[in-house]
Amino acid sequence: MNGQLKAIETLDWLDVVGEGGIILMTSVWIFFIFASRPPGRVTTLLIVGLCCFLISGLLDLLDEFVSYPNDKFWLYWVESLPAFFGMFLMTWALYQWHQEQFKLNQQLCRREAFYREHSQIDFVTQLYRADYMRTLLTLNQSQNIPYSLAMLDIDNFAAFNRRYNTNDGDRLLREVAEITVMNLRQNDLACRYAGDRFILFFPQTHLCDAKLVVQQITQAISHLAFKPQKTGKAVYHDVSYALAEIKQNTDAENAIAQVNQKLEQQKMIRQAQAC
Ligand SMILES: Nc1nc2c(ncn2[C@@H]2O[C@H](COP(=O)(O)OP(=O)(O)OP(=O)(O)O)[C@@H](O)[C@H]2O)c(=O)[nH]1
Repeated sequence: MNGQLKAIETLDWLDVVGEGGIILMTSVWIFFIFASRPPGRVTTLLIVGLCCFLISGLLDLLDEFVSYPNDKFWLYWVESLPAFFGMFLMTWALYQWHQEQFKLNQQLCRREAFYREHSQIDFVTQLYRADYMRTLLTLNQSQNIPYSLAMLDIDNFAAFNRRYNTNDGDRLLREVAEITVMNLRQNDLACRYAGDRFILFFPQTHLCDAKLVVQQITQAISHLAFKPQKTGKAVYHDVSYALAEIKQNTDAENAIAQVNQKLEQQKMIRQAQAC
């Protein structure tokens, strides 16, 4: 309306291709922002900013085909102002996006820490897993602190599982874990080692003192009147145990192996006696 069409031979095709390319790419950006970002303030700002930029690009392309009279200089302002406004909006949107990412990262870090903490806890008994004990023993080794270890194993647990069911088995494991923890001293620690086996840590404790605590635990477990869902009649359980006083500078695997082997030997002896 305000200008005159240029003759085809006066067109600068390099400019036309360059400016047309900018318009095309801006449209692709708009498409990808729509496709990849959730709706919200940042997305709206980005889209509006890019649209302003697109308007400037279109007007810029238009003046490759149309020449404006000198007194219509305001048309050049109309061409440049949306681009500036659009860039301003996009800069503000990018800042908001940065803030958004920052908050998201903080949340992810918190969630990751939560899962890392909870991945160390056994789902059935709510005790720490054996890996936690290994970490603790390794720390203890570096500080050169002597300690005692005990390993507890519920007798005939596989048969109990078969006779009743694994839900009752899980409940028994949980109750045994609770009794164990209730009978520990302030600084002792119980972890689930594997299956029906528990490992107990007694820092700065001689074997005879640790033995006293373990005997209290096994006695308490033997008095547990566990009532399976199927029968509701009390079933009692014995627990086998082994103890080892760990010398300074013993690594975690070696310490655990010592007490585990002792328990295996005791079970074999008992089985041989039963035969
Ligand atoms: N319910 C339940 N059973 C489990 C779980 N983890 C392991 N078990 C079972 O525990 C049993 C352990 O078997 P064994 O190591 O032979 O233990 P046991 O029958 O007490 O035998 P002894 O140790 O020789 O007295 C296996 O049947 C496993 O399937 C668990 O989380 N829940």
